[in-house]
Amino acid sequence: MKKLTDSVQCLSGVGPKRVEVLAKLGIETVEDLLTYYPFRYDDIQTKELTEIADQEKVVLKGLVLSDAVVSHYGYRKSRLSFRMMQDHAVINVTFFNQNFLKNKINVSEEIAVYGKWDAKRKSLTGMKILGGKESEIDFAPIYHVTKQMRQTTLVDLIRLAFVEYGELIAEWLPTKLLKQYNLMARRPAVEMMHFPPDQRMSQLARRRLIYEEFFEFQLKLQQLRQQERDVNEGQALLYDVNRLKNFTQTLPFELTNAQKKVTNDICRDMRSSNHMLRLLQGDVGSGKTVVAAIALYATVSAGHQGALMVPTEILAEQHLASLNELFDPLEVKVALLTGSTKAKERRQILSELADGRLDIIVGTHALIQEEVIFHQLGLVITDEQHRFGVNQRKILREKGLNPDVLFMTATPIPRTLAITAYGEMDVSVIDELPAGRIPIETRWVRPPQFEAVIEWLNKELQAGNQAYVICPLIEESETLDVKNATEIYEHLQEQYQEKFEVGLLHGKMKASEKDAIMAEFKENRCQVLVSTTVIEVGVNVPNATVMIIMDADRFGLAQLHQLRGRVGRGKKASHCILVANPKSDVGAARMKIMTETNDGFVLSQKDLEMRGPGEVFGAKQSGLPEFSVGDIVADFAIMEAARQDAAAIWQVPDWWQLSEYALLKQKLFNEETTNTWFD
Ligand SMILES: Nc1ncnc2c1ncn2[C@@H]1O[C@H](COP(=O)(O)OP(=O)(O)OP(=O)(O)O)[C@@H](O)[C@H]1O
Repeated sequence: MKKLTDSVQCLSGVGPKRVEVLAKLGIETVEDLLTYYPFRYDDIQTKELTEIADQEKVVLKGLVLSDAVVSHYGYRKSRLSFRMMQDHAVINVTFFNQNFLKNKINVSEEIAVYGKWDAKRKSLTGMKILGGKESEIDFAPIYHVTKQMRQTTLVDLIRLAFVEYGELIAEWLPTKLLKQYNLMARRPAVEMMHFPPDQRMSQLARRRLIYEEFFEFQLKLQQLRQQERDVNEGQALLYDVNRLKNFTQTLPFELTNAQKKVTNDICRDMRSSNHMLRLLQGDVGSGKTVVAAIALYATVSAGHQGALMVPTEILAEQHLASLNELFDPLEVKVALLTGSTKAKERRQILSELADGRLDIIVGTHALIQEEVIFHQLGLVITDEQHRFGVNQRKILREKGLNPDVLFMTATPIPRTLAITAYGEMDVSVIDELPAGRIPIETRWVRPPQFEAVIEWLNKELQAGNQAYVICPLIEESETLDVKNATEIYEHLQEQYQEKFEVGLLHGKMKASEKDAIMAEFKENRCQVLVSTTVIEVGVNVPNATVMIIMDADRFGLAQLHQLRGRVGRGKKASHCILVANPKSDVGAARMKIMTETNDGFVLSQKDLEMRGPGEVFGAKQSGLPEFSVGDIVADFAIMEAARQDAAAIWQVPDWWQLSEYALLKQKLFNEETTNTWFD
């Protein structure tokens, strides 16, 4: 019996060689072949000459005015030219190395030529002469192919697959949804992707297949979410409400409404026996740390331990300091564990963690080492979580009995990406800054103006403010990095001799040196801190009001925004100066946008549009799935619809037992696929 999972070898004319060539394209089964969709279509409808843009690929139709003349040049190269007339205009047509076309060109006959238009010369560089079945010519699908597999061969194979296996392509979307969105059925959609008579049909087919692809993805996300909730019963953290209230009253400020709301979300999750899986998003400086502190405090008051994992040692130190400031040390015992923790101290910490004497541990990757054993881990918080691999996060979670999990990110993630990358999580957003913050003023200057900036900075420093000067990370050479920062450091030291202290911080320094410099800066014993991007995330020194970023065009928007977010954290007016001489328009556009908005969500949306999804997360391995037809940015509306539909289905108790979802059930549960998105 034929199956779509049959090897392509089952198709007539496909021998071992072809199998090999197809495998290179990722095509092994007939189904792979049928769903190997074109990545674009050549729309080669004829057009009026005046509508055609320079270098556009078009079809010109007209009368041949002259015989073709062939001339040879170079080594085995030839040029074939003739004149034709379209709309009373005379056009020169040239074909290179296709002199065999000569006898297809006959004076006074109609001809249709596909080629590239040169508007200035009014000439066409021909690519092919069209004839035969019009429908196939006007709208041609284009596939990614290799040298060993030409477009036409591939199309022939797909046609063959369609003839022999087409009837096995089955519908699986619920009828209700097909009707609701007026979607093409599956079989014709697959057919119309490969053999569309016109653009409209290919668009309808694409729409159906994008929906299908996104819907399947969202169904799986929802399934995962359901599993998190039901199968893995979490532990109810019965914290002491009164103690928690007292604690929030001792904070040095009142929580913003947004902070109150997300704190409530988190506390509700923790109290319930459902397992918490929540993403906390907040723009830079919106006050996530205190929310994390409240959640940790609640955990401890419920008799459990909490862990806070952050990407850098500096950040870990800082969080430790903040927590110690907020908590009464007699009541809550917090410790720090990083790669630089000394062996003796480390042993002590590990034993206290294991027997429950320690309440909270703050640290870096060091937390996920095997020897780290908790007495009763109730809550895991990871900060800047996209910097940790999925596995690393998982290891930490597995150190407890399904502890609640809170992810915090200061990179606002556009909704477009959030529902794709974190669709299985609940999301809380802090969309308000603490009262009294003055928006940071951002200016963009060219490098020659740097000296003027230094003079201006002098005044700022005299007024008692502090400044960061950031030098970019030059990937190819860490040494060059350091040199860059060192040069600026020396220059500034010379400028501010005896007036102000200048400090230097870079990735090559020992952790203890870094800590010492950071401490000096925090305590205002040093007024200017020259640094590579080690300080990028999370550093909190409210007295710093100036952020100068050198070669700012080397950074992405998300990163620039993070850096800028190191100032404007207190009640004083702050400034960000971007020093850059961008070499590209995109670089210049980035600088301009930075001067126009302080809103992290707007910026990350722009970053997404300008640099693509991977970049928003600052790492190539963003955990975003790849889709074969849909584009998560351009087709966002479809993703959103698919998400709602998938969520609605998972809301129906035991939906898989209903007849209307029989096909869906089969599709979702009967597949042998391993779920590559989530492991
Ligand atoms: N409700 C509030 N009112 C006044 N100040 C606050 C409030 N919440 C937090 N802050 C202060 O705002 C500053 C920034 O807070 P925090 O470091 O928690 O921000 P964040 O969201 O972690 O930012 P980033 O992601 O940029 O590190 C801190 O100095 C903190 O004490």
